Amino acid sequence: AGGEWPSHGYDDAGTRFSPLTQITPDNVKEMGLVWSYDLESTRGVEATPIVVDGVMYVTAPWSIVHAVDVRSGRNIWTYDPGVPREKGKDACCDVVNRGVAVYGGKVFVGSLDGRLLAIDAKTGRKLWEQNTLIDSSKPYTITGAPRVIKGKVIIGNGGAEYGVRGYITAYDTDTGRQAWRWFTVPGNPDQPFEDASMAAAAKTWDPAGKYWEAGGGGTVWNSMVYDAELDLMYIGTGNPSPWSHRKRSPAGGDNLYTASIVALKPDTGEYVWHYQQTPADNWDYTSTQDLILADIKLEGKPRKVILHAPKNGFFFVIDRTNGKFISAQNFVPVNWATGYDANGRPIENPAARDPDKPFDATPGPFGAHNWHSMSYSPQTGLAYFPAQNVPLVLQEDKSWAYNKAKPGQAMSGIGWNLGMLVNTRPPTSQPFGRLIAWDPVAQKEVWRKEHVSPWNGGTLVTASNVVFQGTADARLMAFDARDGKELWSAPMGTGVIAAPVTYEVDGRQYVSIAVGWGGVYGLSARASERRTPGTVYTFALGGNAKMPPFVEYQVNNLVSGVKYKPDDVPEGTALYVMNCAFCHGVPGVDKGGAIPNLGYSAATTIEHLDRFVFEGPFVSRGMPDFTGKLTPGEVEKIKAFILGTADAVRPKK
Ligand SMILES: O=C(O)c1cc(C(=O)O)c2c(n1)C(=O)C(=O)c1cc(C(=O)O)[nH]c1-2
Ligand SMILES: [Ca+2]
Repeated sequence: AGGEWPSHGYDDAGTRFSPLTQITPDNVKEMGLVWSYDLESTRGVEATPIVVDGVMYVTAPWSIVHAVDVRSGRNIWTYDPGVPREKGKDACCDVVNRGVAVYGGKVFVGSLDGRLLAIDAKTGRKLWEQNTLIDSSKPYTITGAPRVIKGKVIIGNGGAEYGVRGYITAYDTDTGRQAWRWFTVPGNPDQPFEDASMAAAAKTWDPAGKYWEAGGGGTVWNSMVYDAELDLMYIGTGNPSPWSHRKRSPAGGDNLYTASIVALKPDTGEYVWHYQQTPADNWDYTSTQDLILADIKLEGKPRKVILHAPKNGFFFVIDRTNGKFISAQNFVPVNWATGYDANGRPIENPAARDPDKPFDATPGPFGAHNWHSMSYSPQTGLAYFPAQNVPLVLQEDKSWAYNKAKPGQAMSGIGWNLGMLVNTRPPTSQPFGRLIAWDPVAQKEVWRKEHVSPWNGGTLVTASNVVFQGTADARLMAFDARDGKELWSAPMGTGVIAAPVTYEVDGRQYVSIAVGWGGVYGLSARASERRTPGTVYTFALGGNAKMPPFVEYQVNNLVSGVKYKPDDVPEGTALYVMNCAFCHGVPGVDKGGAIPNLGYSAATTIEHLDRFVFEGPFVSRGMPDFTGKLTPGEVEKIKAFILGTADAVRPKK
């Protein structure tokens, strides 16, 4: 009855709708801090805290689990699975973790290096551990929260920007023994298929593309929900690998089951149905965004549906009994498709796949909505989620061939393997970030709140009609769920990307949020001047604890005073874009988020850049070692680009 926050999406349906009503639109302004808890981290914090029996289980970057007494905010135990920091290079989008599952006295966490661990909820001692990877030499990660369904703990993985094959696996919660595994895309068609669903999927891929070499993708890195009545579990699958459709499946084909919602039997992992939202994806339009199961009335009839706002910019209503498409409507401006036909296929804009021209994709690969949690209130009938535009230009990389590990080519030193080039010219669309309240019956926006930048946190909605959301510009905010009226806000120590939770202990309703700027956008960009280490803040009515001190970004000058050859800049640009830009951003243009912007480095750092690039001191913090991937001569050219760009943006005296 709302006393706990028992699972990732609050309930099996993933609604993030709390029945608690102590905090209301009228009194929410009386909320104050009760306690804060230091997660001792500097990278993105994406966890939804789980609260069971007066204890909060929350994860920090590098898959570290903290157990916290919710009455006092004091540490009970901390468990560090000891992820080798070199593994950071295999995480496309920061060394994040979205949280744990708690069941039967055990805490389950997926570690960034692909293990699933069961920890004793009382003592913090490890009970069992399983390597979930089919091949530990492949750049798989786990960033998502596991989910327990009928005594099995289920976990997928990430890695489709690098070239891996997606799957999910179920393990017995007591013993850790594997119960089943379902692959999302077919393997090598010369080998026997694992099951009938793989044989069917293989018909939608062109073997001439040797898709199994780059893995095929379809990683299940975020959403899982469960309908006990239908006894079906639902997952969202990720983008295909590589991104370029022409490269992975030259003769065409939808490439099942990528960018899809799939229904499985939770006892066996048997495939039941799928609905593919982005057939033949070419833009990293994953469907791993939060799925929510809702019972709504359509044309007067009660329907069991799935609500979903995936990266591709359309809000979907799907019949969850059979996977049939009901409706889709764009929730942001979209240019890759004009809509969906009656069969649930997108009506595409041909320019979106032009192999010869750059395409200003809206949404871009960051998605119109990424992993940031959505909530749904059966009372208002509205879904609440952060929508955005992060401008990016995509262009097919004609020279791409799988695993051509040549610096400066599409296989970058950071291991990305896209078959696509990014920002071959500057994007023209405008960035934005907003909170949207969406009516899935009418398929239209009911209210919105514009935020200062993209990459805002997930949402929670309560039975007293309060929506809570953290923002990129470092606030926790409350809105009236009915009309979006802004009710309250509190400053946070840094940009917020995770979702808040609420629970009741000893008759008092609390709201907690885990804060730490990062994730894929937050690596290089920022929307606030604060960069306080990862922290959990807990609020309640009448709370009067003092906020811990906030930490600001250091203000550095643009780098100067290091010699370089201007002739090296063009080649250095290409090398920088392939190897450095994704984490470090554009020197002197971006300001640096969770990771420093090199345009503001000390002169000695850039002068001796090779010392940081080859077996450098930051490998222990997740910086890749580029030995064998870049040559010293190439590092000189990268230096020229950093210094040349700093010179170009430096205000003239
Ligand atoms: O294709 C994949 O396997 C995969 C994995 C992940 C991940 O595990 O975090 C992300 C993405 N893709 C992705 O496309 C994406 O935009 C993204 C953002 C984030 C994040 O945590 O901020 N992760 C991921
Ligand atoms: Ca992806």
